[in-house]
Amino acid sequence: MPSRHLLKGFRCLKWGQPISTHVAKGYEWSIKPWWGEFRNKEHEQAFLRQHAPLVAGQLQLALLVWMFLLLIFAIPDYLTLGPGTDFFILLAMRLATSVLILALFVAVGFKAQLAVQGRWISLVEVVAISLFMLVYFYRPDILSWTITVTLLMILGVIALVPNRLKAAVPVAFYMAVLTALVLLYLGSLDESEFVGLLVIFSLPIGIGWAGALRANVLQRRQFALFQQSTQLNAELTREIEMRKRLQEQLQHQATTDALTGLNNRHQYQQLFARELSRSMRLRQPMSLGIIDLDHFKQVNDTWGHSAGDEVLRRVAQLCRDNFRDIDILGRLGGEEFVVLLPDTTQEQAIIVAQRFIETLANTPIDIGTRDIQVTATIGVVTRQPDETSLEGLIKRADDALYKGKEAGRNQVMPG
Ligand SMILES: Nc1nc2c(ncn2[C@@H]2O[C@H](COP(=O)(O)OP(=O)(O)OP(=O)(O)O)[C@@H](O)[C@H]2O)c(=O)[nH]1
Repeated sequence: MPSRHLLKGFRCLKWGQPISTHVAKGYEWSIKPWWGEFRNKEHEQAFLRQHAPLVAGQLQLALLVWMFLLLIFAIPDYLTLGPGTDFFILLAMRLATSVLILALFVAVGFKAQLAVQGRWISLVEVVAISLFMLVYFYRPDILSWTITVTLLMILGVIALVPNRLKAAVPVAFYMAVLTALVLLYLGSLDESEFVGLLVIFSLPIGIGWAGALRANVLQRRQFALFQQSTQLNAELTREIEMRKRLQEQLQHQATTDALTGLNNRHQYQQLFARELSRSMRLRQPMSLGIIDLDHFKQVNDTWGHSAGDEVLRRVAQLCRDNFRDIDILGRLGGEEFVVLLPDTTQEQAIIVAQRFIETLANTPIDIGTRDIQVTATIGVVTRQPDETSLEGLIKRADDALYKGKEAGRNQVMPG
């Protein structure tokens, strides 16, 4: 049965449900409200593992765009600064950052898991951002442009570079504060403008955070729903299989004799009735034999009841081995078995029964401590053309069996 908590968790993960209600209950699949990650570490790892190839692709694209923009701005640098030291310092910064970006690009290509670990991306970002500050030093002429680019970079760090929020948000803050401090240091800002710039920079951080958080939560809810429905399906499949097995067991118990595994009275009566009507309809012969072990009481008395049980099991198996698949075997009770032989004349039935008697008499039965020999008497009858009653048939076979016992046992007696 799917657990109560699982079902509850499943219900609470509906689309559009506020994060807070989902989180408040502390369900297995709950999501951290600020970072949009699963509280459960194993679930988070499973999510990241599954998404790693996709995230790696997105990251590689973001890195390429980043590198392209970084390098393309070397052209305006050159046009403004000319081939002087300032230009080469900025170019060195652009190239060094590009190498770093390229290294991450290649590493992620080899190992997609790096893309979801966060710290490598953050490290490259922190180094690149620190180096980028050189632009403020060497290109004060484009201060407003650079601030705009920084704003976009702050947004990009959170919203465009696929990184975990927990890693991306501190990097964005680092960039905002460092930029404001550099500008304050360079004298481009006074204290109030410094505070104003921090406020302005906090806007893309907030917007990026909110957007990325929403995407994170939606992705994880989808993942959780999928996982839970997979889990539910697996549980249901297991449950169905278990019920099927149970049903088969019950069916087996209801139709077979517990000791010998042969058809029990209820079952063989049904099968016999079907066979009887088929025999009448098609006017085919049909014979029936009752097999009764001789002096079975002595077996019990001499070797014990469990040895007697073992003999009954072995004889049942011998019946299964010796009669045809279409013959229907049952345990009549005690040490008596019954066999119905479809499409079999009296002569054929006597031959078959005789063969069984001989096989049994010549088969030593292992009762654990030793081998013993048992014999049986069989009363055999064949349905008369006008005979329609099963009870009548069994009664006649029983009478024949009785005669066989009287006549000395270990023989086939036709009735
Ligand atoms: N071990 C064992 N014995 C059983 C079972 N059912 C019946 N019996 C025994 O089978 C014996 C049948 O004895 P009787 O009816 O006197 O028949 P018999 O000794 O075989 O003698 P004949 O049939 O006349 O040759 C009894 O001792 C029963 O207790 C069973 O399930 N297990």
